[in-house]
Amino acid sequence: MTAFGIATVSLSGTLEEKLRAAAAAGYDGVEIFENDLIASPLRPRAVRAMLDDLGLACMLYQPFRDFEGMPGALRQRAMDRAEAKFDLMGELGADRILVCSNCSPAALGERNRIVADLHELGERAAAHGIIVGYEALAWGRHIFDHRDAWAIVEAVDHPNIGIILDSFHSLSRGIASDSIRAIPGDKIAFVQLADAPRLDMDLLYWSRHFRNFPGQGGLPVSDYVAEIARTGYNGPLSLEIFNDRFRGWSPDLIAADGLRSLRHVEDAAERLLGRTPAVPAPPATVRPEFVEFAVGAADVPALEQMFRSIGFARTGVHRAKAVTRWQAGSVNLVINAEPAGFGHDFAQKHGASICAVGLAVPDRDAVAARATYLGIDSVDADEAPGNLALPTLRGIGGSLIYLMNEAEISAVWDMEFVPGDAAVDAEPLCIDHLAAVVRTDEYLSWQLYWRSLFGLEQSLQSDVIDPSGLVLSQPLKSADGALRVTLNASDAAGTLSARFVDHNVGGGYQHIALATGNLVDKAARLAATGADMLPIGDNYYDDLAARFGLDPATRDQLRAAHILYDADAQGEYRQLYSRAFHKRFFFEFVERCAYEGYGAANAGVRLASQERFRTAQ
Ligand SMILES: O=C(O)c1ccc(O)c(O)c1
Ligand SMILES: [Mg+2]
Repeated sequence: MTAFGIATVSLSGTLEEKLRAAAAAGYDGVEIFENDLIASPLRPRAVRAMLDDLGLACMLYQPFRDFEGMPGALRQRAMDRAEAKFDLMGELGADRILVCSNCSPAALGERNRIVADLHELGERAAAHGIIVGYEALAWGRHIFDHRDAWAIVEAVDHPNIGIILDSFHSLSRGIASDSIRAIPGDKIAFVQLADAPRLDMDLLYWSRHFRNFPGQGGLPVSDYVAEIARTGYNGPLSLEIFNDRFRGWSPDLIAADGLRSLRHVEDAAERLLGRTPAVPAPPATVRPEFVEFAVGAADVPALEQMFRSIGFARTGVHRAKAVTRWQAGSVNLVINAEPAGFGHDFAQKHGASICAVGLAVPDRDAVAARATYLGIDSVDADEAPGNLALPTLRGIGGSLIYLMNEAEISAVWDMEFVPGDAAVDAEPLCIDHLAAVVRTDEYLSWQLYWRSLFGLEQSLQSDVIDPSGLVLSQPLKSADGALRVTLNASDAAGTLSARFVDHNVGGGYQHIALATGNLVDKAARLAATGADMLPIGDNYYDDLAARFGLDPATRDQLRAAHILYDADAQGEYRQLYSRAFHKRFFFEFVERCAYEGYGAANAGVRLASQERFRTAQ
């Protein structure tokens, strides 16, 4: 079993709080980041005692900076500094130290000097029973590539000197991970893992502010881990994250996410190596089967009226509960107006809102087992609504995810519901995506949740301009596109996203996008049934015609129907929004023709239009 660690720099709080959070989350050990120790009132021996109490190993002491290749008297200073740290490590009970490649302008790049310095350091370390790991910082002055660091460590050829691999430094520079095959596993002194969003910026700034957990960013960390596993390395995998958000968020939540991320990345690496881990893989397919709304009884008529106006019929009435089933095409919506139980509590807490999503998978028990492995909470069956014995997971903002086997779906509906009215709108309609809004602090958490459990893939994040501030929008989708989720988050208090989180008392699903084969036709039917749609101003259509060279008739048709339009290299996208229900959730209708995005180019116009209803009744 691989030991998992986390560097104290990854977590917020005092050193004690960081250690407690790491222990509570279940890590095997920590890397003590020197600044955390220096700032702590605890002496090294007291830290050692605390680690012992918490059952945490001290896996690494770090960083030791600006060591190799120092000229003149600075060389001796560097050796003296190292001796002081070796003594400290004795008290701390740490047997491994990270020496990062020199960034000092004074550093000499002369290879023989670097090799000789590290050799001498190895001798000194040996006298203390310490292993030194040499790490190439991506912005090191002379050494900034793990291949060069390895060439040096190989030349040093000292049993107490190894290499430290840090995925950020290697992957941020685009160094091919198969270069790790040149390194024997027993010369890898330690492994640090970090992911990061793909941003085109200075490496040091990117590293110090934007690192995140594997499965939250866009670097190929699983391949990196797989290559390390090939070498035979059997030491710890440890997270080292410098992230502005992590520094300001709960260390317990961050620590728990980190462990989920390590489990996820190790599992993914095993699969890349063709091994079969005991934990089930992410499901081969996943798609939304239903969306459940929790409302108080007083809101039911208005919500039913909204559902009818957008083409849904009440096709089922629950056999025992104040719960109804609404259908249009293959889409199922459920209204839960029970006077007690989960739906009731949810509506009390969050107001009228989406309280659950039912997802169809080939093997629900396999997904539930994977969720358990990833530390994702399940809900006891007796807490869950209905008497369905379906695995139920805790999801966004306390909402639930029901897992259903594809094979059992119709039986579940028949068992629970008495058939009601016939469906009215016979068109093929399906759920295109679920759009959630989450707190910015939880934005990365939710990405990890969906990616690690369901294997969703990340597309490019968009910056969306709401009239009141910036909104980040991260799309995720399953391999076949059948499940698409967008996560939105905003720090600016006045944006629609931020107001949603306020009114909803936490994150939740803000809108459901329904895909139709012909949006112009759908718009005509929506107009006929009196659906309350979001108007879009004329300026948008003039620009659209100019940008895409639309003929006047097409432009006028889109304008009359308030349809937004976008196109990418693959295809076209049309969008139409409903007004919100009680200023809360709303629907989007889309026509997706081979197009891969979500109309990000239109989001600013849509949000500006929604903003105009902010104070309107
Ligand atoms: O940003 C740094 O200086 C720094 C220090 C130590 C590390 O292990 C690292 O990866 C980066
Ligand atoms: Mg590092």
